[in-house]
Amino acid sequence: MSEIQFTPDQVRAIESEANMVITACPGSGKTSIVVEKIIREVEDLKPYQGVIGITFTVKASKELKKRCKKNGVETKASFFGTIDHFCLSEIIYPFISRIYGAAVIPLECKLFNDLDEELRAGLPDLGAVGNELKTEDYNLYEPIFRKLYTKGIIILETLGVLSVHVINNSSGCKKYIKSKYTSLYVDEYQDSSEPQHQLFISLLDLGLKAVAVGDIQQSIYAWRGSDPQYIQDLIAKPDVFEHHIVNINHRCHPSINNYANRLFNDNSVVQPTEETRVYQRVYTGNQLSAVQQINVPINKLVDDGLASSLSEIAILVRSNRSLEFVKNGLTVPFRVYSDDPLSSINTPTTKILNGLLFYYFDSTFLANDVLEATEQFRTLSTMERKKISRTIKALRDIPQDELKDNLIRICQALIEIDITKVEENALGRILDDQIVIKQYKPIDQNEVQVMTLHKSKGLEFDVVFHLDLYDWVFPRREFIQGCYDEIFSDWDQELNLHFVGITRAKEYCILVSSTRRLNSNDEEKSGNKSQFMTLPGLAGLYS
Ligand SMILES: Nc1ncnc2c1ncn2[C@@H]1O[C@H](COP(=O)(O)OP(=O)(O)OP(=O)(O)O)[C@@H](O)[C@H]1O
Repeated sequence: MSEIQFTPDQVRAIESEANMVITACPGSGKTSIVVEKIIREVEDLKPYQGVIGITFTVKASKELKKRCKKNGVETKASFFGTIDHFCLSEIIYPFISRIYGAAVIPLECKLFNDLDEELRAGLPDLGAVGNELKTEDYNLYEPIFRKLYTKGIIILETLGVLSVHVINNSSGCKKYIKSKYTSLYVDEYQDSSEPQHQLFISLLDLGLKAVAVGDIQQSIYAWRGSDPQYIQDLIAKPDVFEHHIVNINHRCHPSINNYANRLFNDNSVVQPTEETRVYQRVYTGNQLSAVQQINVPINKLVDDGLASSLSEIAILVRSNRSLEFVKNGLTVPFRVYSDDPLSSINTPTTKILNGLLFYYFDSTFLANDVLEATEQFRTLSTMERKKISRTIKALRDIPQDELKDNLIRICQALIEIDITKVEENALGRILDDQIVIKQYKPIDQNEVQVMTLHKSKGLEFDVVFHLDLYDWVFPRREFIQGCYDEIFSDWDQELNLHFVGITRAKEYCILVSSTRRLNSNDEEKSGNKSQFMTLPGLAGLYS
């Protein structure tokens, strides 16, 4: 049993066995609801059965799995992972041969950008934002998908459309999914793409109970093909889906919650509170000076016991460029979550190297986690799994100064792909940079956590410093010669992102701007406050 005293709304969502959409505000315990539903459901399942738990990130799926297994619960044959992982390991690898014929060589999943020019022929640039495929595109490109398949290649960006085609056309796949899984839980549904939405519907049509969880106001990935319309489509079918609304924010101090809600609605009702814990601070100087000045309140927050440790303080920024100001200006110990050189290359080799680095530096990371990542790119027999598991475990005995060559050797043994010079250089840059290496180690209580707003999704901290709140920067404004109107590039999605940032704070939220601002050409401009700070409904809700 959980220690949480669930609210009546939460209890209704937990106890109903219907298909449902749960829309929940930040901090309303949607993960807690999903965990409780899964725990109750798996109890009655046979050992070969389970549920499907889909999350947005690998980090979130580990968290979900861990919480479901708490108190010795046996999750049986359940699947916990990202949608890409599910498509590959449960649909494409085992069943695409039923549609395309037996594969002559082992299948490998590759990013579009890693394909040679000739293999990309006839396809749109799938590596570019805005070119995401929809299920209706399948027929047009099927001959190319088949040709690539004969060469052992599946393109990562096509996993959704391929999976929908396989599940709808392979009776073997349908039978397998139906006999193994009883339910499907999808988190962060507001960030689903069209193929992911169609896959959800296909699984529902097979008879699985379907549960979608999300928050339209936390939709922050529309720029790469996600669309909050898909969760709205589910809500619009009350005959199929019960709609449960869970809207008590258990995380944020009422004053933070009041401020966040007024971003969208000038008249939203404010909860009574004796204290205002949202602050707007305009520091003197540019972004770097602002960071230098916030060292003082950070130390004071810990000294005064307002944050339980430095790691309970987060500094959130709009862009990777701003991370540099933070790195150069902070004197308190900190850890930056940035796109490290390996992640930005994003190939099978770099994904495995990433997993191996986590395994080496973080004792809570399991060899099985690296094994699961390997299986995204290769099918493994039971014997191969055992051998690979031993190879991974041997990594922890290797001294740090011998790490690079050994990581390369093990990575090649796992996925049987030679490392490129670019990948090797990126690995070298990580191992030479103490700030980047920290990302692979467990959280240190004595370090402030620094990251972009996008990376803060799903996390919570005692105190949040939200930087970059300047006119022109956040929300981004278009510069049009001779035009003096304020034209914003993507007001709605950026407001959602601002909302996500503010609602990461449990106790205090400090919104930061400064009198000067360095632009992308390093020219110093005057720093005016962001339009987000001067919205009409916010008056009186901050100090
Ligand atoms: N009924 C409850 N009473 C008290 N605390 C609760 C209750 N339900 C959940 N919580 C707590 O509230 C916090 C937020 O929960 P959780 O992270 O599950 O929210 P979420 O909806 O997934 O948040 P977000 O969408 O903002 O990431 C957690 O610390 C959780 O333990």
